[in-house]
Amino acid sequence: MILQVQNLHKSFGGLMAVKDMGLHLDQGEILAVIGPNGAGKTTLLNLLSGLFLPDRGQILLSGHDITRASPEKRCHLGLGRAFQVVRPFLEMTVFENVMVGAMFGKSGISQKEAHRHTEQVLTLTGLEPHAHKNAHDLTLMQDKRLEVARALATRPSVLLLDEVMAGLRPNEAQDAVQLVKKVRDSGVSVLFIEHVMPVVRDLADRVVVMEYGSRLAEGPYQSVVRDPKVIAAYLGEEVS
Ligand SMILES: Nc1ncnc2c1ncn2[C@@H]1O[C@H](COP(=O)(O)OP(=O)(O)OP(=O)(O)O)[C@@H](O)[C@H]1O
Repeated sequence: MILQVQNLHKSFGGLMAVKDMGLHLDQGEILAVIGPNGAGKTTLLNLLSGLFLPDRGQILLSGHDITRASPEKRCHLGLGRAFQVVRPFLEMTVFENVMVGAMFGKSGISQKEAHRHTEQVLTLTGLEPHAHKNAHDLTLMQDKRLEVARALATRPSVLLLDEVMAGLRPNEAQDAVQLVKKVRDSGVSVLFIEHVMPVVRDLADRVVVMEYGSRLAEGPYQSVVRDPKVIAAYLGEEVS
């Protein structure tokens, strides 16, 4: 188990955004977190990456208690995150953007090592041909690749993906699915939030469904989408 969350609570004023939430991520696994709008998925990701601190509960990353660690500390311990809204350094090239992540990453590495690692990440994410383009000259799909590349540059053991497929056309989403599988095959465990069900079906080894800040259901995609609780709370009807 590379990531473990127990009894996590987070409220905003009187609103319990995350309530007694628990989940785990196994080594080499791709886990989807789905659920209706306002279910607490993004808050959960923010608690995992350290943007918010929980009111109570515990988060363990590779056995380290990171519940109250800073985002930087979590990054150094191997937690990477890619965002839905992509924010690269626009005046820098693709290569430079990834290099920044590589220099910042997990443990202190030399510039030469960071350079080599940047090249590897650009190859993995298919951005090699665009390495010397400015970040503001990229297409949406290339932007998403860069966002994933920047997160990978920090050498995470766990990658958190926040609706990275949003806005992609179906064929582009399939490319992104292949990219995330390649990332997993390179040794990174992945937890992702997603609303697009075909993406969840094609990508997730296991699915956790959230409702009202808590875990409503959990299991393989095909069993979760047939669960009457999940159909009532989220899907409205059974999906294939
Ligand atoms: N910073 C905040 N301050 C106050 N309330 C917040 C904050 N962040 C989230 N919330 C509230 O917490 C609840 C859970 O929101 P959250 O964004 O985590 O849900 P979600 O499952 O990610 O939804 P969506 O699928 O629409 O992105 C919502 O009621 C939301 O309004």
